[in-house]
Amino acid sequence: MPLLVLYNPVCGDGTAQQFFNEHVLPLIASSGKVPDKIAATDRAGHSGAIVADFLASAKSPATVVLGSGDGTLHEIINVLNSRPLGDTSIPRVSFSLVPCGTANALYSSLFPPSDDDDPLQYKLRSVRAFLSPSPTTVPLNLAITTLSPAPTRRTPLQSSISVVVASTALHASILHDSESLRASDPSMERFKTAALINITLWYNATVKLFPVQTAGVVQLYDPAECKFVAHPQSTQSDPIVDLEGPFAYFLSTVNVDRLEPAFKITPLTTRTRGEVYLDVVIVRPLRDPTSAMDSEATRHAFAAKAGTVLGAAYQNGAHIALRYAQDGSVVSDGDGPTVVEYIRCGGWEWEPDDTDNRAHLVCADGDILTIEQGGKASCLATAPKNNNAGFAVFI
Ligand SMILES: Nc1ncnc2c1ncn2[C@@H]1O[C@H](COP(=O)(O)OP(=O)(O)OP(=O)(O)O)[C@@H](O)[C@H]1O
Repeated sequence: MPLLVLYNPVCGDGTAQQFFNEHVLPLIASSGKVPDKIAATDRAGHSGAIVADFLASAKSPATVVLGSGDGTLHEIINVLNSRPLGDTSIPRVSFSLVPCGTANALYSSLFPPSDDDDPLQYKLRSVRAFLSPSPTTVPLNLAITTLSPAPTRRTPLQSSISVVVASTALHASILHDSESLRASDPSMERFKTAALINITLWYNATVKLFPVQTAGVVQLYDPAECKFVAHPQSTQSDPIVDLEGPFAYFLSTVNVDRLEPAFKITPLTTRTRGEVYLDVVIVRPLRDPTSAMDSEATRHAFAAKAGTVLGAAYQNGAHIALRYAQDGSVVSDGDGPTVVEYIRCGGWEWEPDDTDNRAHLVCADGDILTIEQGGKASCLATAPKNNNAGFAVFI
């Protein structure tokens, strides 16, 4: 099978080239495999062109050993889905991932880290899986986000394909602002800095949730039962759920249970073959029994609770069981309303209030898109058509 080795020399702490020269290339060579091409990206957006050109000449399923973070993988998948490769559909691309990025959400979800890991060997697990005598891959599902304009406008639809996350509200605002902090702070701390800037904001929008195809309904996590159950508003005959804002947090994932090694935001996402869904974490501040109305004071008071939710996501995903006590405090027991609505669905639609500019931001794997005035965003989960199409990762 054609083999491309590709890395992004500027991702993460900028050590991908050294890591490939010292570890990845010697390991591949020791297996007897010879890459057809070894390349480094030389600009943003370059990775997609390199892989597309490689596939156009290979004309068959290919393996890409990729040293990057999630953003470079996102770029490749989006370019491959937007470029016709001759008359044939894109052959399957199987990635052997080397986590050289900042957050490496997909890698750390597929290879959950443990304290006993040797850091060097941990980074080589997907390469070793590819080189093993009987390699195993897991197909990647995709979340396709489409931005549509106001019904009266003729602007073309804009879309972006995620393999990790599609979000609005606080997460999209954090990613929007953290990008401008990247030059001064390349570490994950920049996400926390951006979170502090945005945590008091609420986002006005209306949302529709669409059913998981195999279940026929939208599902809601019930912490008392420790499982997903049918959402009370979703039945087989009328499965779509409508939600009113304001929202503090609205984030969906595909393929991953975490966005950083320790930040398990959708902790129950598993890579079960054949199941196609988005796990969505929603925080609506007016579920708090003490948030009677949206005011500056209520938002500031609620910011500490939003912080508690995000902090609990770092405690092995404990946020999905948090509830409100009668006095509005956030607790991990009792039978008050859950702070988080943890949803499993086939897709969602987000229609921002026209007057709320920040609610128009959408994040797709770190790419920031802006919904036009009067427009909306919709996101749908999809799976590869068959074993010869789409994308997979060696695990
Ligand atoms: N040679 C290059 N020079 C400048 N930018 C590049 C180059 N190659 C790729 N890029 C850009 O670098 C960006 C960041 O890459 P990537 O997302 O893989 O790493 P990261 O942000 O450090 O990690 P993560 O996404 O896991 O947090 C990508 O959006 C890509 O467009």
